[in-house]
Amino acid sequence: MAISPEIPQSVEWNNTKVPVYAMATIDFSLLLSQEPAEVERLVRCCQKQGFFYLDLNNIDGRRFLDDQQETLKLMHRFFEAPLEAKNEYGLIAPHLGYEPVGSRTGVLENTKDGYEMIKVSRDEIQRSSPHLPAVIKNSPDMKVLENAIAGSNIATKAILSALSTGCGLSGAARFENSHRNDRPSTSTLAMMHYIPSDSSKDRNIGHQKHTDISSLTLLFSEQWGLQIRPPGAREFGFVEPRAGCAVVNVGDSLRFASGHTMQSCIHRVVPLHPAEHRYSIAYFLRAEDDAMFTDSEGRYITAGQWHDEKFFAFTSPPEMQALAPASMLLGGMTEDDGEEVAPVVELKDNAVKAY
Ligand SMILES: O=C(O)CCC(=O)C(=O)O
Ligand SMILES: [Fe+2]
Repeated sequence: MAISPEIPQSVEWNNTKVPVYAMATIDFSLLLSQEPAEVERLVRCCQKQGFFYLDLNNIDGRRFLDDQQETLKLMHRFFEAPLEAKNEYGLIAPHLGYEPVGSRTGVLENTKDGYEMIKVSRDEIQRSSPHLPAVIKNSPDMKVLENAIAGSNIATKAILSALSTGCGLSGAARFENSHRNDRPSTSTLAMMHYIPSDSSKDRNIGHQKHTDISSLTLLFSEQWGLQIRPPGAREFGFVEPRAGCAVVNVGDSLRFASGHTMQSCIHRVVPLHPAEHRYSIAYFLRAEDDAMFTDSEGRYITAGQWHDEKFFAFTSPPEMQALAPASMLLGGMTEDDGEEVAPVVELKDNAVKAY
């Protein structure tokens, strides 16, 4: 658990100094036994910031780090395959299949995204013959995917359970009761490969700013690129990748299920090092399709409907996105609602104005 508290204050990106935000670290082992002080820190963190490091560098968590390494090997092999092999089934459903580079809007104006992605859902991996491109449909690969999905589900459910306890929820009101393992959901493992890109000249850049549809997102990346905009912060800042830690963020569904008391994290991905290939693994723990909540527009809708509508917005061109309710892409979060929550760090430098 020896994690250095030294975080660079800022890094240079696009000829500008961009802050690096400090984030709380939650210990997975302490959470597993629901230690009251850790549970309280977790709840406060989800209510104030909506993101944290999950320290997995302990006996309970290290298996998930091993799964991450195995998944990375599989990803390298998959993404090196020819496009036709990767795209064997295309995008079967929003939470299942392959999306080539440029399927969505990019992070800078007039750009498309700079990543390709393969998603394998929790429901699909349990089928007798899951829809997986042949390059990764062999038993060792399927075991790697099963371990990664099952492990991520266990880790995020442990967090969800601690949050229920910390919020004083019991019985059917607990968050786990709208995330039951045997109910259909769009929970999925997304494996992403960002191609090298130079923001000054390329047209495929990063990942557009957004909040996640999910309840909780468990994100593994050893590389820089993720930026967050914490509540009250005036600009995006980088998240430092930390060995032994995943980054967890609250998504829209948990914000809604918590009566909008938790913060859905506004984030995006930019190419910090233009020549670098970046790999990230995100597990999206989502509510059961039939779970109901009040969304950012005040509508009482199912988790399935929120998923489908927001996915449509994600994949629409900017002029269509502009027609969606203003609160959709950001799950009702605003970018300058700094009154009640202080920024995580004091910001001094001018932001890169991407929007
Ligand atoms: O690649 C990353 O680090 C983040 C990806 C992300 O935000 C997403 O897929 O929702
Ligand atoms: Fe995201």
